[in-house]
Amino acid sequence: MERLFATEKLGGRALYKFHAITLFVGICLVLYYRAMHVPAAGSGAGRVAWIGMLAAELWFGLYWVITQSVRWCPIRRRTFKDRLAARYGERLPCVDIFVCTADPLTEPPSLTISTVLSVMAYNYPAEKLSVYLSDDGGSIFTFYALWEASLFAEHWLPFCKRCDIEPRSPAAYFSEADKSHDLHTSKEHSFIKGLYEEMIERIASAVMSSEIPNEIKSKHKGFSEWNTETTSENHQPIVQILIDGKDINASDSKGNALPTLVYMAREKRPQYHHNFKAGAMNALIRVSSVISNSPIIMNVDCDMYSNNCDSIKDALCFFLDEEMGHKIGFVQYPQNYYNLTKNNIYDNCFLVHDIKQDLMGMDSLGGPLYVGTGCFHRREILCGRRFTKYYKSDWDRGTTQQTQLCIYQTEEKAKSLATCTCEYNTQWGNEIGLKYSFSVEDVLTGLAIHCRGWNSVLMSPPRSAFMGVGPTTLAQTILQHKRWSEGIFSMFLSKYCPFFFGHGNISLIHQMGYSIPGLWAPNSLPTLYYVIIPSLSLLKGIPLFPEIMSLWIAPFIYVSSVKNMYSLYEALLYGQTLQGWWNGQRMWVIKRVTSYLYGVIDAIRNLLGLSKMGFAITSKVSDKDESQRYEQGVMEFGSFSPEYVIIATIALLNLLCLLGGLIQIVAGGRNMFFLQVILCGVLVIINVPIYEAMFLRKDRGRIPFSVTLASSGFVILALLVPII
Ligand SMILES: O=c1ccn([C@@H]2O[C@H](COP(=O)(O)OP(=O)(O)O[C@H]3O[C@H](CO)[C@@H](O)[C@H](O)[C@H]3O)[C@@H](O)[C@H]2O)c(=O)[nH]1
Ligand SMILES: [Mn+2]
Repeated sequence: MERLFATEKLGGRALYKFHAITLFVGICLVLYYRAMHVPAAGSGAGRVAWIGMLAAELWFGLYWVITQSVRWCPIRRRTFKDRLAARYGERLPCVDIFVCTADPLTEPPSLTISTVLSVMAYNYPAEKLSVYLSDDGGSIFTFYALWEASLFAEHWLPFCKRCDIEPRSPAAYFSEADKSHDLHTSKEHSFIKGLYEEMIERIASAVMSSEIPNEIKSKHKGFSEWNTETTSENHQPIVQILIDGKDINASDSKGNALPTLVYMAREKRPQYHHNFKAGAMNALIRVSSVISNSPIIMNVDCDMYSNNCDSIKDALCFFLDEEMGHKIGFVQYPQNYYNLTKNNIYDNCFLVHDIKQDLMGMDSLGGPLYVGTGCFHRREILCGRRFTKYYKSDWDRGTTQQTQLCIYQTEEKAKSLATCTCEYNTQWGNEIGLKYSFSVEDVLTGLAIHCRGWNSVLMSPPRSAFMGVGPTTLAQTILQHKRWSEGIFSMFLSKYCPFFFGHGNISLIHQMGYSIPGLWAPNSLPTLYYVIIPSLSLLKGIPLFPEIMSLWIAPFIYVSSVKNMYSLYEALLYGQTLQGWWNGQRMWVIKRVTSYLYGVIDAIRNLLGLSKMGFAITSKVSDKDESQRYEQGVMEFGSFSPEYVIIATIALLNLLCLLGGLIQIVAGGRNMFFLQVILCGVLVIINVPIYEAMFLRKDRGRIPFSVTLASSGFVILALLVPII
């Protein structure tokens, strides 16, 4: 039988492998030189600093070896949707879609409903689709917006399907249409656009006045769930079925069926821990089990709209494949962002290309990570099922289920599954559902699924399946990477360390793949060392690299230049600009000395029980000034923060060391400092935007004087540190 999907190896591997082997030799030579040339004790020649360099380079070398696991054999998947349609036709399985939102201020309801509408409009039989919104903010405005969306859907879905438009998020679609200045828009287009804008207007004015008109409230029983006492931290469970797909009266303006649409705000009480997004997802799994109980579950974050209306069918090509399908636990789509800029100021390209590349590499090792959004799971597997050879899916689940309950009874039953106590004394959050205990619930859950014997696949269609909002300020970027690196490193230090937990369950090379993000955080320490100590030693006249005439300088130059040239080559290959790549290098340093450093510290504090895990939501809104600077590629600082002090200290220190070092070299004519001057010089050039933000800029996003002052203090302290 013809397969439903194909697997291709990525080209250019021979060249890559050759380059990697030469790099490996280079790294070994560097380490050999370091180990053989440690200055004698008491010579005042920087023995300790030298050993530190050895340790840092040893770490970089080992980490580089780990990263090769995903570079060796990346693969790409292709699907055959026509075969799927021919073979399964009417027998396609039901699909449940979960959207998570948590805070109406950082995640505005209008953004959330655009995502909801985009997934309701999938090119898939509406009667087989159910969409659930989990609102951890428990906000009446989010509920109101969703209710508005349920009415707008009656016009939006037939419009999408008849005109076959993309993307199917109204916000994204209309803004793209506006940009392309298409004057030949149809009457229907203008009509729908009018409806959409009026709806957004009504939602905005309700949010602005923080009140929903009584006349609207009287139109749906759901509004009565809120009273003056309701807060986001303290309320009863709320489940409202806004569209019941089983009801024959539920149809759009053209008489076609509509997907089921459900609002859920699980119960919140101050005395019960809610386990953040994982808790919300688990509540959704239970609530949906009494409403639609579909065998396939897909989840997205509220800011990730569907950009490709065929994603469900693409994913099903894997699950329904006769030969391999029964082994596949989940299908992950890579993340993509619509607010990328060409100058890549916060290295959002890292989020797209680098992570996608790692995922493609892991695909051939047993499967990509679960990254928390844009992922299709089998319900049974999320509920803890192990892989066996005899596993067979029951795709008719959900479709044939004839519930005798009326809507009211279903809602009551669902509410009882969304209470704080219903997980008490159960395996939820452990063996069942998404796993709790780390802020990276996604990675941990994916690892557990792999360890239960399942594979996963990465599907990366030419037209991105999902588009989200990437961070647009430095603070957001630092925060996001802090949460990730802290979460994954905490996991690495726990019993879920891929090397222990995965031992005997997944291959060693797959374990290595998991350790790449797992060890992001500790990279901060050798990086900090490398951006401070060689520069300080330059100033103090202590050489830490081979001199220019020595042959030993060759491996150092080879490793650093080839590594960077290759990364530039890859960046250009993915359509980045030279400037964009350079900005990415700056963020590489900044992330390591701030986010990852905080990640290490917090992970260790967690380990010692000194602090509790948190989940800081990244904001999806920024003010006009900020977004303008983001578009122009100007870095955003603005207020005092310890992270900025670290960044500014390193920038100032390197500037000082470079100047001081150069003066001494010119005066003394020494030639042992070639590489130190280069390293320090590169750091200074890379930090030019930081100096600008400190001394030249006048806008609100500049580095405040307090940061400059504090960092000057730290520079003076650093200069006092003796290099021994
Ligand atoms: O208590 C909470 C906190 C967050 N969320 C939702 O979780 C999602 C992700 O939060 P966000 O602040 O946007 O984090 P990101 O850094 O963008 O998220 C990435 O990293 C997370 C793990 O750290 C994954 O869960 C996400 O899927 C992945 O996109 C959002 O939809 C939130 O609404 C909740 O539902 N409840
Ligand atoms: Mn997000």
